[in-house]
Amino acid sequence: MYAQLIKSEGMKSREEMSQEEIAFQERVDRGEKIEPKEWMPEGYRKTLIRQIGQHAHSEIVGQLPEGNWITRAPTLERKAILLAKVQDEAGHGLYLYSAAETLGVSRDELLEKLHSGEMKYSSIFNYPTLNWADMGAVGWLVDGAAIMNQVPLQRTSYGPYSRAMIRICKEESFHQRQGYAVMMKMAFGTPEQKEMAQDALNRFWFPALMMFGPSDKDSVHSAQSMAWKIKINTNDELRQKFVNETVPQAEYLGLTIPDENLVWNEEKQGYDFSEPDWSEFFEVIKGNGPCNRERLGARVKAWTDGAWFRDGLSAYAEKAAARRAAIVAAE
Ligand SMILES: CC(C)(COP(=O)(O)OP(=O)(O)OC[C@H]1O[C@@H](n2cnc3c(N)ncnc32)[C@H](O)[C@@H]1OP(=O)(O)O)[C@@H](O)C(=O)NCCC(=O)NCCSC(=O)Cc1ccccc1
Repeated sequence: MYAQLIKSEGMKSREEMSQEEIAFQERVDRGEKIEPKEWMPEGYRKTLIRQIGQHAHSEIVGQLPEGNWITRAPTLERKAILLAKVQDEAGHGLYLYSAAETLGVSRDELLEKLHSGEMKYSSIFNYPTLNWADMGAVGWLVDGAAIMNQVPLQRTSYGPYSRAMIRICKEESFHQRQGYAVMMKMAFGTPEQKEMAQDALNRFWFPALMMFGPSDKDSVHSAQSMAWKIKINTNDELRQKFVNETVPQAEYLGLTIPDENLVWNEEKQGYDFSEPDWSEFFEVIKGNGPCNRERLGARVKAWTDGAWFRDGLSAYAEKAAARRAAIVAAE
């Protein structure tokens, strides 16, 4: 186990495991995929439902900050690209809800838990998108961080999740590039445009670093999730990788990362950087970020407003089933 990681609650040593649990762990250790109908420890199932469910919620809530700019995109081309990107995020959410459903939870249950605040979604989507440069920063940094986290998840031990990640990562990488393309346009544009790009970077840098989760010494789930290969890397490992890859991209744009302590460390072959403000992070995930209420309010409203449509679909499905049953009975 990584020196920094704390023991997850309920995590068993090999001596404490049942024969079934040992056999399961050995399958995971060999790199075998676990499939829906196979035996799995209850904790493994619950952890997957939590992580995949929260991931799905993030994709769905994550449409809101960018959806906000579709009607105000500066050109028709940018509008079409942004529309396609936001639509992709909806697809990712639905894909991930389906993966979660294979674990015996219904989509309605997951949504109920999102709406009641019992389940989380990524902290990043509780920050506002104030101007067009933010669309660049979201694509570049938010999708960039999402990919850094999700590429290793293609090798996660649960089959449906790992397969979902393969397609999602392909699309996320297009999203990251479109964000960087917006940043290039802004950073190489007029002085005012460059200023907007710098301002967006200033506001999104630390929230993007928070996407990887708390530091390893505070990450309650990492030890168990890594043993089960639900997670492949620690939060700090991925954050470091993200910083190492993103700094040269900012340099190319001629923008400054808003961190006075950012410096290349020859010995570790990576950058030293300031920790995000963890008290802000914990406030945001408790529901007290700048846009938490607005985001959740928008989701609950969409769910309530859509009730008539869901009712209509169910009524149609029931009538169709009754008609089919009547035809079978008459034959
Ligand atoms: C790394 C982590 C997020 C957290 O590690 P874990 O081992 O699970 O937890 P750990 O013990 O380290 O933390 C303790 C507690 O803190 C919670 N927490 C931690 N960090 C956050 C956070 N940032 N935000 C909110 N909560 C967070 C955590 O749930 C736990 O609380 P709980 O006990 O559940 O109540 C992991 O779940 C993961 O890899 N998930 C899959 C990837 C995924 O979900 N990606 C989403 C972005 S997708 C995207 O952006 C695409 C897109 C782009 C653009 C536009 C639209 C869409």
